Formats: sequence, C-alpha cells, structure tokens
Amino acid sequence: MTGHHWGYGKEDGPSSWYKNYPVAEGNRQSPIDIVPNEASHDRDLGPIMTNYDHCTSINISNNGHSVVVEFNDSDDRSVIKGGPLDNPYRLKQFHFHWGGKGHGGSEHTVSGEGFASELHLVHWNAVKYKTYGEASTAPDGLAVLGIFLETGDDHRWLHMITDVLYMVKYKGSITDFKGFNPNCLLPSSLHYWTYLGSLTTPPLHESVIWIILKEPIEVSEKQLGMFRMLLFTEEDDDQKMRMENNFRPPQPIKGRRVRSSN
Ligand SMILES: CCc1c(F)c(F)c(S(N)(=O)=O)c(F)c1F
Ligand SMILES: [Zn+2]
Repeated sequence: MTGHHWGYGKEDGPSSWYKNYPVAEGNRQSPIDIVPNEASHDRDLGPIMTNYDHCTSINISNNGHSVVVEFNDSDDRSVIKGGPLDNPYRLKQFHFHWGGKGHGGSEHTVSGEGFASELHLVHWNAVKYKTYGEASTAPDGLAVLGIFLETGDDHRWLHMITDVLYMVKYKGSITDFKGFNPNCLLPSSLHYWTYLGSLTTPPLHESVIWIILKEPIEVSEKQLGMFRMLLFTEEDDDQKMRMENNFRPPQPIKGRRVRSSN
C-alpha cells in the first residue's frame, strides 16, 4: 500500500496536504505560534517528569521526512508523566525538524520567532490504549515533548547522533542505535507551555498533548550542518534532494488556550 505521497516541496508540501488529509484544516492543528504573555499561568499545572531508561533505544533511521530514533515501547521503562498528563506516556521515538543554512527550521514559533531546529519526543498513552496505532487517533493518545535547538556552542551529547547520520543518509536506511538516553538532550529547565494539538506531519491526527520546553538547547552550526547532509531521496534515486526545511509552519490557533507551567 503506497499511501499518499507527501513532502516539504513546492508541489507536495504543507500547503497541499489538505487535499489528501482534510483534517489539515481542523480546529486543533499543530504547530502554532506561542505568545508567552497570552499564555495562562496555571498554578495546578505541576512539573513534568521524564524517566528515560537508556537501554530502550533500538535504531536510528531516515524515513524520507526526518531522522528518527525508535525505542522499545513494550513496557513503561521510558515514560513522561506529570504536568498536563493524567497517565504516564511511553516513549516511542524522537526526531527532528530543521531549516536551511542560517534561517528558521523549528515548527513552533515564540512571538513569531523561529529557532534553527526542533526536537520532538513522541510518547503514547499505554494506560488507556492497547497500541500506539490506537492511541495515535485518540484525542488524549499522544504526548509530544518539543525542545527548541538554537545555534551556539557544540552540544556534547548531540554528537552521538550527528556522528552516525552518514549511516542513514538515504531515505529507507536504518542502523542500530542502542543505549542512548534522551535525557542528555534536555535543557536544564523543564518549564513549559502546553496546548492541545496534532501531529505536524500527515496523517495530522488531532491526538497530541503538546508540551514545549521554554529553554532551548544549544547546538553548533556544524552539528546542524550534519543534519542537512541527509537526503529526502533513496540511494538509487538520481535526484539528490538535501533534507532541510522539513517543518510545517504555524497553524491557526482557533480559540485554543496555551497554558504555562510557570
Ligand atoms: C506518525 C509518527 C509521527 C510523526 F511522523 C511526527 F512527525 C510526529 S510530530 N512531528 O507531530 O511530533 C508525531 F508525533 C508522530 F507520532
Ligand atoms: Zn515532529
């Protein structure tokens, strides 16, 4: 089953996704522009807690849209809980979105400002739903932790990822990636904004509780450049399409409230 082809180009990019995925024009689409002083500070919004047991990472792959690190989600070893979440949500994968050299690349923006890149840690509600697939279409099925990346100093742990990107240059490539603990990619503060949204790629399901950390992490221009050597295209494809600008722009807020942890 080939499904619908979508991408980030002129013909198949975000402005055309509604043709095959009508929910693209829904009432809780992501990403959004976050306006900090319009966010409501909720005293009963507690801290989020991540418990990422490092021995659950499995592999790293290029799916033609991003680079993805998959985790073993057969038990509750690696979870996020607290904050707006009623249950612990199991870590399934993380991936990135980034721009071209020197401009934008994040999906969410803050007061209209984009960052160079955005990391998404995707979790699913295994208490209420039996499988990720079932959770991915439920209104409280997924929780995605979003972390902004800004250019600055080298990130000492991101090297573990950028050093293996050459192994997954082409769409469809995959390689072992064990023992990686994503706790090393978190900033020092876990203060966040949270709102109800969707997947930012097709099928754009409106099933995501978004938790966006306020503090970005710093990565070097060189490390970001490594992501841009990845390709959207397969090894045998004579078109070498550099993987960059794989982000969806902000979508209408449609009356939603953004809450702030603190
Ligand atoms: C279908 C797998 C998948 C993605 F491909 C994806 F891009 C995102 S996103 N950008 O909203 O975090 C998910 F949450 C997700 F579950
Ligand atoms: Zn994403």
